Amino acid sequence: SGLTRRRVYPLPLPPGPRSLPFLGNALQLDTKRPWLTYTAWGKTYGKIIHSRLLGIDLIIINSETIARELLDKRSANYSTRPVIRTNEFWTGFNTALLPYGETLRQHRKIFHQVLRAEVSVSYHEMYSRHANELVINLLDATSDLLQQHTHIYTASLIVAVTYGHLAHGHEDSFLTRAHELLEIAKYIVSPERAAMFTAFPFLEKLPFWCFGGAFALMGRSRELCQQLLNEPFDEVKAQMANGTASHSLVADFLSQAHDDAEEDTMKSVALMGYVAGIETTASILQTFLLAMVLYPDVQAQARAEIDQAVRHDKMPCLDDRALLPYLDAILREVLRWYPVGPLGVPHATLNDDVYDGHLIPKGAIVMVNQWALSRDEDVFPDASRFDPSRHLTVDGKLKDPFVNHFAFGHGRRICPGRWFAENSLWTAAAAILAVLRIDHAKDSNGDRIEVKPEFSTGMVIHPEPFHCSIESRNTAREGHLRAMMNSK
Ligand code: HEM
Repeated sequence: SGLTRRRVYPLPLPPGPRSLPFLGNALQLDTKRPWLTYTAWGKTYGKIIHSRLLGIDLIIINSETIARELLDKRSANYSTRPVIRTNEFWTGFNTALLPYGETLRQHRKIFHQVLRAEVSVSYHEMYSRHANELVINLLDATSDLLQQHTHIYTASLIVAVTYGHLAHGHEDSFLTRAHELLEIAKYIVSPERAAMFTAFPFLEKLPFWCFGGAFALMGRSRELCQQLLNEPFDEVKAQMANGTASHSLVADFLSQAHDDAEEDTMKSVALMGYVAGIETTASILQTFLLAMVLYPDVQAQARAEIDQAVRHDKMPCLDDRALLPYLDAILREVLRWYPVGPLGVPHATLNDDVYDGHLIPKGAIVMVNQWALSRDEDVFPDASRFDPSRHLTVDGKLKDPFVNHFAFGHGRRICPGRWFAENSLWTAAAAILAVLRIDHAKDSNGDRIEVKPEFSTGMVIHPEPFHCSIESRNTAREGHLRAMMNSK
């Protein structure tokens, strides 16, 4: 092959918590600086890094072209998942962890029924209602509450679309417990722990109690999973029986013919929407707000586009979308600028494969380094700059649909929630720009507080809290929103 082979020598480890420093060399999953993702003793083949440790092959792909060639075009071979013991407590319902096979096919079939493009868009009124609430909350909030408000937006929207109206106390209790489950999951399924099991498979033979505190949480998470899978679902079922159910994914599903196995799958799908959708969507909204502070020209251009296409006293809605390509380009750029899952979700191979003369063995873990894709200067010149125009043709049309973005993954495991994510993000961003002006905050001396883009680490990253000022730029639209909310 024409590819250059180069030995990768251990680099200094990036800073950050290292509970298992020696594994940093085996499987470096540093999401603070994901561009440093590497494996010591690995070899690079162009934009692929291949390492082998204790019989496990790890392939890291650093190019969108190669990711599409392997994971999209040869999807049949690249669509299973590595088995990781720490994930065991929720493999029963977590679509993202299922191996390729019949159960996954059933999950994805239901996802397709309830969340495909046409169905997702049919919830447009719910997106708008929640986006309007978000705008008012942001207007009345201080910048330390941005994270909280974006979370409330995504969490309450997902619950509303999935289950419709749950009794008030039930919804709060669902949200609190779902939050607890996510926090436990983030702790247990840390990259370091996953790396430990991947690197030392014999650990899987040890009983769970050997691992101390982390695994004490396993029991609690199993209990939470069972409650969250069943309680809201059973409530919608009861509402269906007495004719009070509102439009929702679960109600739509229950109104169609289905068997018990499909019902169990629907319960999983419903909970997965919450697990997979909240952090990702909320984080992207925070990154959007950050970009609006840092790039006022982009914000001004988006506002001008909205004001030209949408009446001065009306809120933009999904019907206006085709008239607002620049807004779409902004959202594509947000996904690229700081990919929310910088290392994606690992795939695994079912059989040996050869790419450009290089063997990718059966059972290899294959990771797409989205961070590297986003910083590929051949594709995105001056990649660290936030520039929506890179996604537009010279005559101002969007080059590629939002849902084809590499941030949603690849092949048969591509994110099935991408239309929901697209609609909820678009509606929120359009509502924010239609009513609000986001700017740098000022300190007590009236000097502007500088903002630097800084992000958390983790499987899903989000911007660290930042200062900004938010004010109304359109009193007609603001008044309209407040009146709508007061009339509820
Ligand atoms: C902007 C927000 C989102 C982003 C960036 C995102 C990204 C991703 C990515 C990268 C994957 C892994 C794809 C792969 O393995 O190649 C994934 C999988 C998945 N996502 Fe999303 N996601 C988002 C929102 C959502 C939402 C709202 C839902 C559900 C309502 C959802 C449900 C899922 C599920 C169930 C999977 C597992 C699919 C499988 O393993 O077959 N996601 N997502």
